[in-house]
Formats: sequence, C-alpha cells, structure tokens
Amino acid sequence: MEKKKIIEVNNLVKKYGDFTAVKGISFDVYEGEIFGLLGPNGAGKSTTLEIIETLRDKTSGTINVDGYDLDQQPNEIKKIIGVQLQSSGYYPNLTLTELIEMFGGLYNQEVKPLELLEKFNLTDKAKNKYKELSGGQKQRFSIATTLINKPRIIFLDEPTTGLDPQARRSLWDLILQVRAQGTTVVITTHYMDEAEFLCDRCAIVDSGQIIALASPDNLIDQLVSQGFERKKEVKKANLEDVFIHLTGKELRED
Ligand SMILES: Nc1ncnc2c1ncn2[C@@H]1O[C@H](COP(=O)(O)OP(=O)(O)OP(=O)(O)O)[C@@H](O)[C@H]1O
Repeated sequence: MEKKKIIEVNNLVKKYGDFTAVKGISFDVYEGEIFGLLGPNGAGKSTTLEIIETLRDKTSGTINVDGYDLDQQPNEIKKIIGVQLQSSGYYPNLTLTELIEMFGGLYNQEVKPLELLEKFNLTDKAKNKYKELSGGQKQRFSIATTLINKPRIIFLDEPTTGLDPQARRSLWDLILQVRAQGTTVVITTHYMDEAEFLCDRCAIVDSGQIIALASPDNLIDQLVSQGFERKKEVKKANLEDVFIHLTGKELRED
C-alpha cells in the first residue's frame, strides 16, 4: 500500500535579513511515522519546524499539511497539529489539571485531565503548578498538552534536552505510544541515539540544507558500504548501560 504524505515541504527558504538560515529544503513526512530533523546547533531545524507549525513566516517555498496549503489555509493546519509550548506559555498559578481544562476550553475539546495525566505518569502532580515540576515532568506535561486537540501530527523540538537517562528513555516510550495511537510525530534532536531509537526516517540538516534523508538503518548501511569502520571494537555495553544498570530503569522524580 502506498504511504500517504501528510506533510510536503518544497524548496523552503528562510532568510533572516541577509542571512539565509534555510536554503531551499524539500522533504515529505508520511502519515503515522516518526520523522526526525537532525543536525548541529544553528542548522535550521527549529526554524523549519516553526514555519510548518505556522508560527514563523517563510521567505519562499511551498508547504502542504494534510492537504492544506500553508499560505491559503493556515487556520486549518493549526486545528490538526499539536505544538509544544515553551515554559512561558503556561500560566504560573494554575495547576496541571486547571491548565488542561483551560487548553480544552481554548480548543473547544472535552478533556479528562486525570486520564491524560495518568498516561504521562503525572497523576501525583495533578494539583501541582507547572513551575513546581522537575525538568522531565515539565517535558512530559508539555507533550501531554500537545494531544489535547486530538491532533493528527505533533511537533517536538528537542524534547529530551537536559533530561537524565531514565527520563529520556521514559519520554521515548511515551513518544512511541503516541505514534502507536496513530499520531504522526515530527521531532528535532541532536542526539543520534535518540534518532536511531525513535525515527522511522530522518533528514540530516546542516547549514540550512538537507545532506541526507533515509531510515537510520539505511543511513548506517550507506556509510558502511563506503568502507567505514569503527576504529575500536564495539563494546558490549556503554557507560549509559552501566548507569542505567546501577541506578535502575525506573523514572526518578526529584
Ligand atoms: N529570529 C532570528 N533572527 C535572526 N537569525 C535567527 C533567528 N532565529 C534563528 N536565527 C538563525 O538561524 C539559524 C538557524 O537557527 P535554528 O534555531 O533554526 O537552528 P536549529 O537547527 O534549531 O539550532 P539549535 O539546535 O541550536 O536549536 C541560526 O544561525 C540562528 O542564529
């Protein structure tokens, strides 16, 4: 069966004054996949994501999201996507339950705060304020809120930056669960292990250009077929394995 394209980006260019941050990139995202934009700092990942999310103007190029043209029907696109807010987007004096109810009201959606919080392992924090959460809890809550409007696609910009290994792995599981329920996920990350674990396909972006796009396995096979070999024998475990083994897999709450 042919996969359906849910996002089509063609020749996207973004200039900030004289500086061209995104230099004519094109890619498609298929429905139901986890698609990664990988690249070093300043590569243009967040800019690209924010343009697709309708939060930033583009200079040129075309974008189509689930049949809607970004220039013609941005409001239709807003209705079917879930966007992670920055911390400043959460009213400081509302509890998590109240915040979910407020977003439900804004999106005109019936919400069940406790059910949503349970899914994201935040039941204990239902009566806490956002500012009282740990880094991992904040990230989980912000992903939970992307789902309130029952979006077809969610966008996650570096969702695990700054988290400890347990919190990262727990967030990876949550992202897989979100996808398993049929939501397409577009994610940016600098972490290659994260991309290898999560992404069905990824685009490697450098200086505003896509320099490779394939599944992680295909990208690795391409490199190996060029004669690349790791210098050292591959270790049977790494330091992260040691850390997880010693401290346990369970999510910690500080
Ligand atoms: N509002 C802005 N005005 C001017 N230049 C900007 C603006 N936003 C981003 N840039 C520049 O555009 C380039 C791409 O930035 P962008 O944030 O998209 O990169 P990124 O790949 O997401 O990086 P990071 O991994 O550090 O978040 C950078 O050189 C950045 O300095």
